[in-house]
Amino acid sequence: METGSAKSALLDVYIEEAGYEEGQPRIRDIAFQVQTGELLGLIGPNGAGKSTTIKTLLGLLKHAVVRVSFGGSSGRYAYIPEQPVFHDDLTLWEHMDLAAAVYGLDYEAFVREADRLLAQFGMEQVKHELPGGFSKGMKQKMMLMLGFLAGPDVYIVDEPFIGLDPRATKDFLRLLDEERQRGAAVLMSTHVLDTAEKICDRFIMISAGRTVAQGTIADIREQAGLPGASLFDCFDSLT
Ligand SMILES: Nc1ncnc2c1ncn2[C@@H]1O[C@H](COP(=O)(O)OP(=O)(O)OP(=O)(O)O)[C@@H](O)[C@H]1O
Repeated sequence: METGSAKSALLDVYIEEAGYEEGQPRIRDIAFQVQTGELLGLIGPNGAGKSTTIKTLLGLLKHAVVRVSFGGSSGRYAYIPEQPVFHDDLTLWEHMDLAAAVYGLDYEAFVREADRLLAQFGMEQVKHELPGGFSKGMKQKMMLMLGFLAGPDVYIVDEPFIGLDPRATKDFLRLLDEERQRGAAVLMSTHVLDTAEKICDRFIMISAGRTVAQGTIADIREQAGLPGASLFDCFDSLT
């Protein structure tokens, strides 16, 4: 049983309830911690409350009873949203420059890191273009690069795989792995369960706004009563 005392939790969340309108909670009793270097998968069917959970811990919902603490030396986190958000009149490079300024990065370090990310994601050719003309996957890559640029203690990633081609998926996973080795913690919501089963250390599975299972794949199998089953089969049975 992990108590969180041996390692320090970089993200500690307890949501008593949260919703969009007064007196209409959409999620209840959701609690989890993410330790340094760990990847926690947030999974559940459409409408289960994954995005609501993320919005709640980011402090974006007015009607929430929640306790969140970010650990780490900087207390800094990066949120990579499912729907790309960008300024129509700023180029990709200008977005990166703006993010670097917000994060207070040293200019030379920023240029080095930005160039590395652009090369990694094959986006150098379009760095001076406006993102409005980018494909869905290119917009997604832009959001990932802006997140990685921050070099935060905690990554909160909402469904990163939709729109990414296999190569970009691999590049993203490699960068995420490097960040975890550096000690960053990651909370990631996804429907791509075969990938999640391979890469996540632990899972929290929610359905209809409540936790239905939590733990390692072995714990989830036990909670589903399906020894040796895939994450997909456990998901199917539990939700
Ligand atoms: N902006 C909103 N206003 C009111 N209700 C909302 C809003 N966004 C989501 N909901 C409701 O909250 C519940 C949880 O939705 P949420 O978007 O968190 O699900 P999800 O697990 O992220 O689903 P998906 O996998 O489809 O993205 C649903 O009943 C949904 O209708």
